[in-house]
Amino acid sequence: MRARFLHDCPAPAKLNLFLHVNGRRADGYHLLQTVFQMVDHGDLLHFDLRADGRIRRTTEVPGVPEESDLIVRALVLLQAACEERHGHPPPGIDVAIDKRLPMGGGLGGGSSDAATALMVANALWQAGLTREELMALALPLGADIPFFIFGQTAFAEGVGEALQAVEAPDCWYLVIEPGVAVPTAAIFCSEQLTRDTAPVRITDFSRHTMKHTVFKGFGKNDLQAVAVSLFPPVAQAIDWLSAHGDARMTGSGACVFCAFSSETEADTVLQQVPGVWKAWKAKALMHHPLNTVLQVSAVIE
Ligand SMILES: C[C@](O)(CO)[C@H](O)COP(=O)(O)OP(=O)(O)OC[C@H]1O[C@@H](n2ccc(N)nc2=O)[C@H](O)[C@@H]1O
Ligand SMILES: Nc1ncnc2c1ncn2[C@@H]1O[C@H](COP(=O)(O)OP(=O)(O)OP(=O)(O)O)[C@@H](O)[C@H]1O
Repeated sequence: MRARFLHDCPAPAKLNLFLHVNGRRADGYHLLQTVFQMVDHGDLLHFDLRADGRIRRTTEVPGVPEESDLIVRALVLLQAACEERHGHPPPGIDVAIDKRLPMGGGLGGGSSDAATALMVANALWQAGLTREELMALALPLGADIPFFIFGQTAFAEGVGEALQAVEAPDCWYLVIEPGVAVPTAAIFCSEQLTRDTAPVRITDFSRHTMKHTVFKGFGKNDLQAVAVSLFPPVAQAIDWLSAHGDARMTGSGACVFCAFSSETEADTVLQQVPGVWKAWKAKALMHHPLNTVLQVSAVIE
């Protein structure tokens, strides 16, 4: 029997362990190299099928109208693809969100929500799209969405769509939210941005990280200098966290992270974070936690 709901579906945050800008395409998008690392902290989504074919977000998200929510836009695309494939439209769906990830945080919250929605609806609707088909469907909505659907730690190139699985240290991360929202486009538009970092190879990353139990010392985040100059709270968080290790920014900011080899070490530093900032610890995830949820629910069906 077809399942009619799936609750408590994780949409984890990602960290960009390093992020190099290697060039710019003719359409203005930037060519990047990065390693995407999922962590066990994120949003939680709840899905219920509807009889009437409508796609609704049932939770208010401040600053994001329902029709522009990446979840809703992604599901509208999948609904059309499903109808084209099967000759009839799938049912509608209600999506509720427990939003934990800050917007404009560089943690990929909106992208992760959209990826989780696509993977869950693909299962609930029995739409039958492959992982690769879902990734291609999602790319026009956001450069980070294909990674979450790919579902494992990845070395990414292009605008983030050329993905290869890679191993990264099995460590803990402390993340500070500096309390500002950084608009990604503003960072990429900046004249200060350097766009000529020499390409690295995936084997350079692997060789480097094999020597360490925590992530540190490989590459840099080319977007950080611009974000730091435009958003002083980002600079303050990096300065503070740098006393405890190789602190850097994720994505286009604003969040800042540092790796630790144990939960205890991460806790020790977490307790010292100044009260003006929200901060949390999280463990590196090698695989998307939704994979387990979908496998278990398939068994229950
Ligand atoms: C910086 C990263 O977070 C790294 O993971 C992502 O590449 C950004 O991904 P995202 O937030 O999904 O961003 P998108 O919604 O795709 O793009 C927002 C804007 O950032 C700029 N942009 C984004 C990605 C990219 N490779 N080059 C760009 O120039 C474009 O002006 C684009 O209009
Ligand atoms: N479900 C959603 N959750 C959060 N933001 C959304 C959502 N849908 C659309 N958005 C829009 O996307 C913008 C970016 O949000 P997101 O949380 O992905 O930022 P981010 O962490 O900086 O992402 P990235 O690392 O990909 O740059 C928000 O400012 C918001 O306008």
